[in-house]
Amino acid sequence: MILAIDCGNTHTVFGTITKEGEIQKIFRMESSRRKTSYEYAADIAQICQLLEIDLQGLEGSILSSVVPELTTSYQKAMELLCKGKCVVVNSSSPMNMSFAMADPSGVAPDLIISAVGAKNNYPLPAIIIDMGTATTITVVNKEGVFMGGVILPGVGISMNALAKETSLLPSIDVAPAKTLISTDTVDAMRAGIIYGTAGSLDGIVEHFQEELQEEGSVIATGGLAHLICPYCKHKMIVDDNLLLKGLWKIWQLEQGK
Ligand SMILES: Nc1ncnc2c1ncn2[C@@H]1O[C@H](COP(=O)(O)OP(=O)(O)OP(=O)(O)O)[C@@H](O)[C@H]1O
Ligand SMILES: CC(C)(CO)[C@@H](O)C(=O)NCCC(=O)O
Ligand SMILES: [K+]
Repeated sequence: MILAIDCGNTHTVFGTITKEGEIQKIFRMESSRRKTSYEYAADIAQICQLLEIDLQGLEGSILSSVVPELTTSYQKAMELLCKGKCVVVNSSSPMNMSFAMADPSGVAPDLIISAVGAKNNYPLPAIIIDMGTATTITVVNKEGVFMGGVILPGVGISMNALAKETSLLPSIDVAPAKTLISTDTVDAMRAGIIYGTAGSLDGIVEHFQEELQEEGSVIATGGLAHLICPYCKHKMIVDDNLLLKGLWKIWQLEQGK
């Protein structure tokens, strides 16, 4: 059993994965920049106790982080908690994937692990949508090369900016609107963000497919994928665990498997 860790700008996702590659227990923590490695260790230990995860019995852990301030804290926390090593993913990690860019060292690890997850679980080419703090859309071509992609403001960022920069618009949560052409303000905001996001995803996917000259697999992940994807015109596979799957693959390759 290992613990796979995906540290994003707002939340960090933890998942236990068995020797057979089965993802079992998942929990999320806030990606707080103020905590020390000891505080993180204490939090992780407490949650693991609650979920009956045997930290001492872990073979090791693997971490992808897009928050440099947190990378060492999580790594140290994991090393305090379990005997096995904590592998940190970067563009030189073994992944059986090549990059279109001459210097891939600037490619963020979350983009790498979602691409590895897609390459190992879905037919290529793959277009990968990750709706987190930012929304990213990444392409892996037919030959399995990481091509790059686009970065957009995340749904949460857009909604917060809208409420912050206007006097009359309230802060709301993203939820389905009652109607498309809305007669009340909150519903109009909801319809706007949902149809707007779905439309922008469809638009970029279409441009990518034209460039790839085929449809490929379109895979969406991140908490809001279930909410947004039903409003998209393109067929999308929603896979909540795509990044954990990528982490598992890299862990196996690290072990020479
Ligand atoms: N129901 C909701 N209403 C409003 N905003 C939401 C809702 N669910 C998620 N969000 C926002 O959408 C964004 C994406 O959410 P999600 O929880 O999937 O990503 P995250 O784990 O926070 O992202 P990251 O991986 O970058 O840390 C976040 O900014 C979050 O605040
Ligand atoms: C776009 C995000 C924030 C999405 O999590 C992440 O992939 C990132 O921080 N990318 C930056 C790539 C770089 O390191 O320049
Ligand atoms: K920044």
